[in-house]
Amino acid sequence: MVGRIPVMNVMPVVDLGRQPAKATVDEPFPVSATVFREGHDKLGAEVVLTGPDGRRRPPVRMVKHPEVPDRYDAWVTPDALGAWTFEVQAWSDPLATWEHAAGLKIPAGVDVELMFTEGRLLLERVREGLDKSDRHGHGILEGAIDAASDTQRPVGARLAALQAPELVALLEANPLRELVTVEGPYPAYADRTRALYGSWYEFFPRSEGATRDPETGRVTSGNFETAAKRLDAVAAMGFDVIYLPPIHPIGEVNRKGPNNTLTPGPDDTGSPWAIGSKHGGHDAIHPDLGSFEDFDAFVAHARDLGLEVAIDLALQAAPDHPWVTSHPEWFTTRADGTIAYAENPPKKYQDIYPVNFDNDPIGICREVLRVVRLWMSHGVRIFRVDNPHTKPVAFWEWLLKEIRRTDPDVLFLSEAFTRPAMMHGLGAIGFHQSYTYFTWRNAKWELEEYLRELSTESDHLMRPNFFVNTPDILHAYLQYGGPAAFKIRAAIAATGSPSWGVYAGFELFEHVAVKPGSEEYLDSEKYQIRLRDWDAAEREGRTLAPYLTRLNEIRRAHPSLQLLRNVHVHHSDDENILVFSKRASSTTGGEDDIVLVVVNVDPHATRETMVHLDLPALGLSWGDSFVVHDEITHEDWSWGQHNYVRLDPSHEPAHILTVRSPR
Ligand SMILES: O=P(O)(O)O[C@H]1O[C@H](CO)[C@@H](O[C@H]2O[C@H](CO)[C@@H](O)[C@H](O)[C@H]2O)[C@H](O)[C@H]1O
Repeated sequence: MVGRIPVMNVMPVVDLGRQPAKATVDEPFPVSATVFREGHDKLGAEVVLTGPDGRRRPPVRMVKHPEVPDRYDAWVTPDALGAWTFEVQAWSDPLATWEHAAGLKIPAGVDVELMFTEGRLLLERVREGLDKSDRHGHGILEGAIDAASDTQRPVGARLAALQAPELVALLEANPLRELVTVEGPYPAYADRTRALYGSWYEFFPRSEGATRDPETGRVTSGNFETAAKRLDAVAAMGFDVIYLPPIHPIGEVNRKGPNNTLTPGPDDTGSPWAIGSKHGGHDAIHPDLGSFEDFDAFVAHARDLGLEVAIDLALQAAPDHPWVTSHPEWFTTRADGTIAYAENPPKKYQDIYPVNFDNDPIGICREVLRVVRLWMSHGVRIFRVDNPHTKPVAFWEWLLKEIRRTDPDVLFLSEAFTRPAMMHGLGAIGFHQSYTYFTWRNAKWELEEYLRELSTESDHLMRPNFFVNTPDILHAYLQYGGPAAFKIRAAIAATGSPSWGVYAGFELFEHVAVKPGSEEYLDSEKYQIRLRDWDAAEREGRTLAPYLTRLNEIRRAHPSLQLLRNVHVHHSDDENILVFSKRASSTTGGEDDIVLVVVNVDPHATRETMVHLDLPALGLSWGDSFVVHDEITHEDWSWGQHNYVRLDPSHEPAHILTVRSPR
């Protein structure tokens, strides 16, 4: 039944409260509710969080939404990892009701003494509940009670005493609550920070340190030892996570050749996602990459550099995967005895069989759990899950809850590029992070809409990771936008989303597609080892690495860039100048951290325009002027509400501005 004070449409509530809303340790998240009541009496509302330790945190007062009638909001912050709940409490607020009525009636001479008497009685109730040791508070109350009772004083002075700011503040801190209604509790789960914030780098270990024999042209694969050497450069660029595509033996049956051809030569390496061969399956390492000891050394070196290793979890099998003979029932055999290959239309994956989770769910669950725990025991705490949307959602819910039960620090990134319902659903049932449509959002209006959507509409369901490219996605924007396009996309990804990612080669401006109209790289690393001369690129200045490094430095220095729910889009007069800001309150009582991003999304032309800032969204007042510091060029400018910008993409397509010294 509805409570005495109705509290409705509480958010964030996921799947009627059956799933926890997304939260992260130390990340404020908004709770909102529609709260209303009969008649004209006033009400109050607050949010109470209860931590995984069962302790209730101090209530946080909800405030009226500035535009939506009867909607109330509060920002709350979980301070520990684990399962939280929150509830909304609403109550009848006799003090606010009295203040409102007194403000109208007393000056109008209506019920004057009656109003003062009622006010005094309410203040006496507050006094009863006030801590005895709060001498200052008692002093304020006594003064107000005297004013309410003292009929010798002028009415105006008595009323002013009851409206004094220090009394109002005291009453706000010590409200009188009647008819208290509790709505909830609703669940939220606070994950560790890396679920929300991190800079990802993807490389194929077989390419890192690979060599080509100058005489025969034969390529020798890199391995964990040679790839570990590349980690130093990845860490130096400021990345936090190194993600490896599958590292398991690659099928020999139906192996793919270069450029996705179906006629490989004897030396062709095949796609790492075609998992399994006579050398083993998901619990084995490709013999060219090394042994488990080598993998452990790779993970240890990464850890020493401050990098976490993420590996791929691709639940599919090459035709020569051991599962196909040991568990043929895990696949769908057709009427003619064959097994259909996997597809993600229009893509065809002729080198893999999809697993049929309905044939032996218990056996498959047990095996996947064993595989995941095996890699966890080798130091892997992050899994990038390949195509989760082609497997049953209930399976993922079970797996992720099972892992969270024992190892709540283990994170799963969903690689589902599909319909919103599935992407949101996978986030709702437990995926910690999700790939997004970012690579396909290049126009200013698209980015504005998408930033708003991800930060305010789907934030309780999924956390985005803005990859600028992947081995599957080389967007036309990068193919034809020149080096400026790479800078633009990196600047937006690194500032627009707390998690962003780069697939190796991006910093070398790799941009040639296999054919016009395709998003596949020419000579894609998915099907062959790619040799890159990182040192020559650096020597000759043909690399974006310094820019990526700077972006990651800025991200680390500015807490506002480590949050998702704080994006605010501002207006500019040019259809190609995107403007948004991010703001984080100081946790130490200092100044807010405010970053303003202004980007020319047209990689081909200089754009100049006026930028119009919503100053209250930056915590400033209309009319304020302040200094902005460009974190890229280190220039300073004096800004206010309306500002001129000129961005030449061949020079610097983006201002990343920090707001200093508001005047
Ligand atoms: O289907 P998606 O676009 O989400 O891509 C992911 O999964 C694919 C299948 O695992 C994977 O595709 C690559 O591996 C396949 C199996 O070896 C191969 O047939 C495809 O040609 C190759 O692109 C893709 O890389 C991964 O991101």
